[in-house]
Amino acid sequence: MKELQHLNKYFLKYKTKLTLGILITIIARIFLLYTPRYVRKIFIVVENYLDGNITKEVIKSELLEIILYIIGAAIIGAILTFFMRQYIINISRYIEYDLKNEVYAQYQKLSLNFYKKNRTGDLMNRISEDVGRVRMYVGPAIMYSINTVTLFIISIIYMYNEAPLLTMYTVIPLPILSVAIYKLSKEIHNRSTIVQQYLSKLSTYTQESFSGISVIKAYGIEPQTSKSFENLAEESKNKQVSLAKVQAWFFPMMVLLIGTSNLLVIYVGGMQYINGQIESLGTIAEFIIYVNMLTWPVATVGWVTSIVQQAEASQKRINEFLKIEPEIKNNVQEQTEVSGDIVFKDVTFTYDDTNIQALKGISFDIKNGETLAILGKTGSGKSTILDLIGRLYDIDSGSITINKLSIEKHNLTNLRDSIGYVPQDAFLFSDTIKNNIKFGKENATDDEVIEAAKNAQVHKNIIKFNNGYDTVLGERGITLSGGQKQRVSIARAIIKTPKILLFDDCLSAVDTETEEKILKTLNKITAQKTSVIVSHRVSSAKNADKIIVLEDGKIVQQGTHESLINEEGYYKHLYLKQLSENTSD
Ligand SMILES: Nc1ncnc2c1ncn2[C@@H]1O[C@H](COP(=O)(O)OP(=O)(O)OP(=O)(O)O)[C@@H](O)[C@H]1O
Repeated sequence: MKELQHLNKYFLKYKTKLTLGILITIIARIFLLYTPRYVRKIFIVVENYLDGNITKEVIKSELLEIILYIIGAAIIGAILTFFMRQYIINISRYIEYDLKNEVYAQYQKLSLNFYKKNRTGDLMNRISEDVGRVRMYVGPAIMYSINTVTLFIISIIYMYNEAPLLTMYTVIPLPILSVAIYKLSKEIHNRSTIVQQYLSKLSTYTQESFSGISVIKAYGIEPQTSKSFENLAEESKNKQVSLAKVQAWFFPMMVLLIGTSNLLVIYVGGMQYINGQIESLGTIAEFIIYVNMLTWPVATVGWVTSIVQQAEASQKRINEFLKIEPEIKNNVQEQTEVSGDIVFKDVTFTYDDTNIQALKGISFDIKNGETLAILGKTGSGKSTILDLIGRLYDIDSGSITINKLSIEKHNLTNLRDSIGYVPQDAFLFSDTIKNNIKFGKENATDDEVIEAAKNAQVHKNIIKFNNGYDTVLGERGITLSGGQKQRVSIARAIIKTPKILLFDDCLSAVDTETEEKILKTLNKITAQKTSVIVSHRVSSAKNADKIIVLEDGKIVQQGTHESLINEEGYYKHLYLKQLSENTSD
């Protein structure tokens, strides 16, 4: 239960509702327990009439009175039961909501490295399945426990006062029922976890085959994918059948144990009646109702125990993850000024998951308003430099300063707000084009969106779609071409009017003519801003104030376009190659 203490703060938050819920639960049970006592009274009245102690008129009025009491108690009990669920189950939903938000907020805080170490499926599970299991503890488990305890205590007191020996015989099978249900619930849980795993395997496989349907069709491998699906579905079915086998024991076992208790009540009660140890047959009827009333709550003891164990395990996973400190922390609360003076001094950086040293003693500086172009072979460390400017990772050694202030001493939110980043793989959300662009500036007007799209040379493409800027992208929406995606992604970065613009090879999928046009407008936009352009093309780099060429994490050449084309090396080689390609085009 130690792990579940994390939820105490939520119980405190909803303490008024929770206390009311518990009170209502107790009162509801008290009302429900009136029925068996009145049933006994009915027997006593009938017996009195049969013995000639009361007249027909008296029995009629007494029976009517008792029946009205039973109906009244049942109605009040039912109304209170409704409110009991309203309070306690609703609280469990509030707490589930709070906990989901807490987990999600932690996800947002964690650094990129965390996401590399954890699989998306596991992260999703924590927010859906684990939180769901914890909710079962907060709601049903607590509700049924109060229910059982109240019902048990009150009815045992009533029963014991009525017939102590009969009470003992009646309750003997109940603990057996509890233990049996506990064992069964555990087995059901184990098997349903396996079923869940197979279901998620099946849905991941299906989702992947749908996303990759064009590859599957192009390679003509539909029969193989169908076969793999069939195998997975077959295994999933077998697990479901094995779960159903255990579940099928649940009700027969309940019926068997209720039956045994009823038999014991009738046999022992009957013997006691014959021996004159109990006065009325009504006691036997009352006890039979108690047995049936107690069976379900007692069965839930086993069920609740297994729910609490599962919730404890889930909360343990949640707690472990909530304790993780983000690797990249905001060390400064006050606002810091971010302009575009960026200096890298002897920067070394290693990706700790792959142990690849991506940057080895990199030094360069960019003045405010300047443009730096980074070229180099694939894997030479270009994108890593951009990630370090946005402080997505902290460096091993050396220093990065922005505005003469070390990057770690900048307010992280400020820093990232001041950066417009266009990644290598443009990622667009399944939303309208307009909202995808507005992602860069939430309160942007339609005119600003259009202006940004025009500057990114994508406006003309967008207005050709039937729904223009309201065209929905992604799943069940239209798919943009690679070059269109890159340009929407550029529009998203420039609408923000950031101080620093980072372009990561984001013109690779557009033709050289469009590239030229985009670069022209970007030149105007970036005139007052610091920009870093990573590219494989000389055409993207040639207008930059400074160009660096990377190889295996080191700077091997630096200068301007003019100086570099006159110097032997990668840049000149690339320039001549691309020049000849363009002329042959
Ligand atoms: N997220 C990461 N985790 C671990 N290693 C990485 C990661 N990103 C890059 N690397 C490694 O770091 C090195 C530099 O990668 P980087 O992406 O900076 O190169 P790049 O010059 O941008 O390449 P490209 O031109 O192909 O985009 C590569 O060897 C790469 O395998």
